[in-house]
Amino acid sequence: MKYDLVIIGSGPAGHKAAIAASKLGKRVAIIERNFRGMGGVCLHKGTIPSKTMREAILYLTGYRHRDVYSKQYRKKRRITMQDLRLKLASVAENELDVIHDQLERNGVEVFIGEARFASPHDVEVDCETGRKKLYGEYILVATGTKPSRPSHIPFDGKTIFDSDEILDLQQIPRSMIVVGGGVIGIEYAIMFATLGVEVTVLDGRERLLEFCDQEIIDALIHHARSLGMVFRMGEEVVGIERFSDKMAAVQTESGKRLVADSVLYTVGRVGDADELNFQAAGLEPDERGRLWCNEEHQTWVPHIYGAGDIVGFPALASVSMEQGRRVVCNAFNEPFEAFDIMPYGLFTIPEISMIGKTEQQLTEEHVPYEVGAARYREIARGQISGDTEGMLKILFHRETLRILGIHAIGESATEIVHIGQTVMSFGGTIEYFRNAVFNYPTMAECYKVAAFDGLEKMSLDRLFEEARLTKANAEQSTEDKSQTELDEQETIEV
Ligand SMILES: Cc1cc2nc3c(=O)[nH]c(=O)nc-3n(C[C@H](O)[C@H](O)[C@H](O)COP(=O)(O)OP(=O)(O)OC[C@H]3O[C@@H](n4cnc5c(N)ncnc54)[C@H](O)[C@@H]3O)c2cc1C
Ligand SMILES: NC(=O)c1ccc[n+]([C@@H]2O[C@H](COP(=O)([O-])OP(=O)(O)OC[C@H]3O[C@@H](n4cnc5c(N)ncnc54)[C@H](O)[C@@H]3O)[C@@H](O)[C@H]2O)c1
Repeated sequence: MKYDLVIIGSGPAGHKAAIAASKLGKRVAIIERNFRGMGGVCLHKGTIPSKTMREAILYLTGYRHRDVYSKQYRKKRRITMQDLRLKLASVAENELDVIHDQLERNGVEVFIGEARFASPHDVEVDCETGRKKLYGEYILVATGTKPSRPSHIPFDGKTIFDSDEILDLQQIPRSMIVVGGGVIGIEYAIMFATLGVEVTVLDGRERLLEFCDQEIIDALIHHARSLGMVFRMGEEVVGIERFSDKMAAVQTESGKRLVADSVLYTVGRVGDADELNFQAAGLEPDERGRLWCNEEHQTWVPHIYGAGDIVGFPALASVSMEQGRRVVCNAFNEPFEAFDIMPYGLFTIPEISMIGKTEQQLTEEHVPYEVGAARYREIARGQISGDTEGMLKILFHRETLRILGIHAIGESATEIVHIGQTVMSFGGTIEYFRNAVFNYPTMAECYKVAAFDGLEKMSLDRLFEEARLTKANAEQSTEDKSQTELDEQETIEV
């Protein structure tokens, strides 16, 4: 069974690589543990279910309409976990159909079973029909990650659970401690707080989501606190104890003990590499199960590539897909072109999105920048859709006026960031947003309002500079004049 490309794992990286390679006329095999698991963590445990659940929460709590009707407005009074799961199965089912159809149409051969390396070119699969050995000219490891589950944490899937298990909870708890305020922890924490759960977030770091713009995170924390959420930062969790099916206590290194109905433990993810028998391929994962690879996604063994979460940062579905395409282009000598800036979308409530540098990074790098900001409350669409708390800011270079970063929080932030991404990718300046006409009323209008704000600051700055120069010139000529008078005086005296 000889293939041009054998792919292990059918998440975004593996799936997109398979399609890309088959479009080049290559013979491709993709291996996935189980048939219903096609689409990977992304489709079954991560991106898609969490975002579907978030949408259900926004709908059932009437979150988007609270400003229009009243703060007490709710589509449904008693929301259950069953309600939140209602759409998960149908969304996954439809996506699964799309993936199967695409693979079939493109002639990709699918093998269902656990894969392991037998040699650098051979991968064994334990299929229902027996063990198969696939030879790959090239091999792509795209096996993703699984939640980190240290042995001292007494997970039971009911009171103490990880981010995979949260989807299967039987009841919405009254209170929840979220250990780990990373992206996963914060997204789920705010979802449950929106449902009325008392949520406490614990994180060992001093600042939440450090890679985001601080002002945006401050706005998020402000909103989260209004929901009753508590943040305990700089707290290392050292242990968790379970008393019954309904109570657990979290112990911090500083000596605190916090008690709640439930604990979501989400302190990061580790590479799903245990079963792969990397040694047979001449590879070795790092201590977090991740696979090292170079910029072209080649491992130490040049015909074996790694893509998606197994290679680590940034561990996003969006980027994983692109990495899959890159692998195929590199292996089969096709040109690969891509923009090197990528957006981040955090599906918190309200959502956050960003591209480019933050104010903190620009300050650290001594880049002269200015900020143009727009508040959703000034935008007609913000009022119409009931989001008056959101904001968008454009960071741009003071001299070249080039866009350096876009940061947004609020309704549609993850969508509108792409407008800024396009302008930024093509080296545009903030003047583009002043000069362009946008549909009205839309959230995109934020760009125009922010551009006016930023350019207004620049013109004030220019006025100040002109005034400063005029004053300096005036002082200089007075000085020159007095000097001339002094010189004349001296000449007369001589
Ligand atoms: C809760 C959560 C929310 C997320 N939200 C977002 C989001 O909003 N936006 C975003 O961009 N990203 C998000 N992510 C990240 C995103 O899900 C991942 O970046 C993405 O799934 C990684 O894709 P991947 O191709 O590496 O493979 P994965 O999706 O991780 O899938 C890997 C597949 O490989 C299979 N596999 C593993 N080992 C073997 C083996 N030995 N044999 C056969 N098959 C094997 C697994 O069964 C799995 O199906 C989220 C993640 C989580 C956990
Ligand atoms: N919207 C999105 O794009 C999205 C959503 C979810 C997940 N993801 C991806 O999934 C990846 C994994 O996310 P994650 O949140 O699991 O990991 P993470 O590494 O981002 O966050 C883990 C957090 O846990 C904290 N922590 C670790 N040990 C601790 C301890 N003992 N006590 C207290 N705090 C502790 C860390 O300080 C960190 O803030 C992310 O890198 C992200 O790219 C993306």
